[in-house]
Amino acid sequence: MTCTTPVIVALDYPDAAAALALAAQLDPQRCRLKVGKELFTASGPQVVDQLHKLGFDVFLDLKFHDIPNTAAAAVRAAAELGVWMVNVHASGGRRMLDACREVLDQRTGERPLLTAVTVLTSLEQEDLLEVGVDIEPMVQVQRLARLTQDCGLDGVVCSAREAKALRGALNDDFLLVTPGIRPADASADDQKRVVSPAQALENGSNYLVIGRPITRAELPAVALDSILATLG
Ligand SMILES: O=c1ccn([C@@H]2O[C@H](COP(=O)(O)O)[C@@H](O)[C@H]2O)c(=O)[nH]1
Repeated sequence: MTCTTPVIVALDYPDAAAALALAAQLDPQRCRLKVGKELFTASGPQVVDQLHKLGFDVFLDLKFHDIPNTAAAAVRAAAELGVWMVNVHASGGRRMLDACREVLDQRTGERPLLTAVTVLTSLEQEDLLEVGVDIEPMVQVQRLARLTQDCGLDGVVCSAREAKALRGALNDDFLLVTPGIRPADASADDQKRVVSPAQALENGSNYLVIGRPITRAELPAVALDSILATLG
């Protein structure tokens, strides 16, 4: 069954039981699921298997960032789990990105989409300055997105604030995966470059990654439905 919406729900939970309890309330045709560092570290690959058995596409969001050989081997291991999407950090550089793409090119049969994180949506200009990047997030995102496309990956993770500019500059089929999505009445939490779900789509996002506004809602399935209703 294929998912018909752009929403990816971030399952940021401390154990598999909590993640599976949330997944059981959701419909695999109405959202995909994201397994990140907390859940994967606590529960391992089994949780990915269990989510697959419930019928969900899984985005394995482990943001690999290492020397080319290590990052590529990790991407290969993720592909072997049968995930729908896996990601790395674009700041790992050209040789790391090339190695990760090549390892998937060598696979026969199903391969996951490979995306690269540009600038985390929790960062703003002052944060970049502190780590020696003396430019606006938008400029750094554009630079890393061009590099990612050049290396033949499927897309980038960025804020939907940058989506419009990227859409004009990159190939039409290059995917823009955007966390930092917040409905108008939701708390931004630790996110800085936030955009509403409808605005993100209008800006050209392909996939909206949404965690706490859904997972911390009293009725997560209802929260998802009301977000989907704003998307038209
Ligand atoms: O730049 C990035 C990359 C990844 N994320 C991840 O997305 C979700 C967002 O969760 P919310 O609760 O909706 O804030 C989370 O799992 C992050 O690890 C991101 O936020 N920004």
